[in-house]
Amino acid sequence: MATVKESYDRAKEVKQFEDSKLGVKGLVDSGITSIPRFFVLPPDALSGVRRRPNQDVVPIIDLSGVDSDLLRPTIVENVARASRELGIFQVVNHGIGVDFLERVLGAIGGFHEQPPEAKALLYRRDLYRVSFFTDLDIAPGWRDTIRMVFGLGQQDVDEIPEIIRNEVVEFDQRVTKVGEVLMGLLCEGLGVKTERLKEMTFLQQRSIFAHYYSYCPQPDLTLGTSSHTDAGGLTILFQDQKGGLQAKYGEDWVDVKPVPGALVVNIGDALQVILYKSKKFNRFCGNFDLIFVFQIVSNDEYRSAEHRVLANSSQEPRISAAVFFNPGDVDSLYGPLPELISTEKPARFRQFTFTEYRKRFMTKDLDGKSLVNYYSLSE
Ligand SMILES: O=C(O)CCC(=O)C(=O)O
Ligand SMILES: [Fe+2]
Repeated sequence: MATVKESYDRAKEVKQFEDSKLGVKGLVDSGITSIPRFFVLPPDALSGVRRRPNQDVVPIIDLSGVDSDLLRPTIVENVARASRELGIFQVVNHGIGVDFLERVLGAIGGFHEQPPEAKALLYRRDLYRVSFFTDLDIAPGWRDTIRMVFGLGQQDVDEIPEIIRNEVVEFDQRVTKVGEVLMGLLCEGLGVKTERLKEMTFLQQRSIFAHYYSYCPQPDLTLGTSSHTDAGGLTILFQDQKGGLQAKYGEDWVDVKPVPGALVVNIGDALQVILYKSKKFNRFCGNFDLIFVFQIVSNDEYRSAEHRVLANSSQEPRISAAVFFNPGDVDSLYGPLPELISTEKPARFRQFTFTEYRKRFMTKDLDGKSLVNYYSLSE
């Protein structure tokens, strides 16, 4: 049990770290050889960290035939199967060239490797501004992140640091096209019309999280990103070739192994797991406009994948860029698609608007239930 003194010390150390605005890279550059205590994770969060996981479970799906009447049904089937069984898969031949993707990661590296003063100006957690921070709450870990919003609620583009601006703006545009293709495939996999998710505004708001995983001197004591599911509907991520991203598969962790030019796709439903785990939505996730429940929309057909990133034990940084797709319309009713409900498959969740949902969470008006149980119709 943590004593009052210990938790006080933790708070103090965290505050010092936050006030420094240096992020993890700042700590590493200062020459530390052990990690601050508040980065040390409990043993159950580190399960299997030293084991060599299975490399070949997460499917790699070739999208090159999406426009072919002959090939599309097989692609739909592959995407739907991966989304039902794992909630995570990789896609190749998605239309974005590897040279461009590598340029994006290069620019992100350039941002994080600037002098500390340049980044400190952006050290904050503001959902409507560009923010640079180290996540110590939702999926804490040994990494720094710069986050930007695109589409509805977007910050002024000029606020994005020039060193990454052109690259991330184009990355957003090109990944959104891939997102549209994938949402179409996911709809067809559910047997609903291709544009269904698009019409429900699920392409209208995107957040980009550009991560930088510095060398960690004690990689067995922490993670780069703790286990979580994503707080967006669908996530599309480009990772470099260093490795470390893992997905939960049954009781095991499996590698999402780097494949040159491949994009990693996650079904996000985050909501449930994050709420159960951290029992809080903090300032970072407190904006419910940014959350939608893909699992609810698919009536539990598709599942979100629990995933994590190992702490980086090599001197070279690991860099990744994730695009989270969120609904633009927060006042419409969300719930299982009516087309998916039948007497054999009754609705598992009831409908809600995101505005109502946020209010309910903020005022804790939940009849003593967790938010997810509140909307669940089972039991
Ligand atoms: O860096 C990665 O590979 C994963 C990051 C991630 O899971 C996230 O941003 O939600
Ligand atoms: Fe994630």
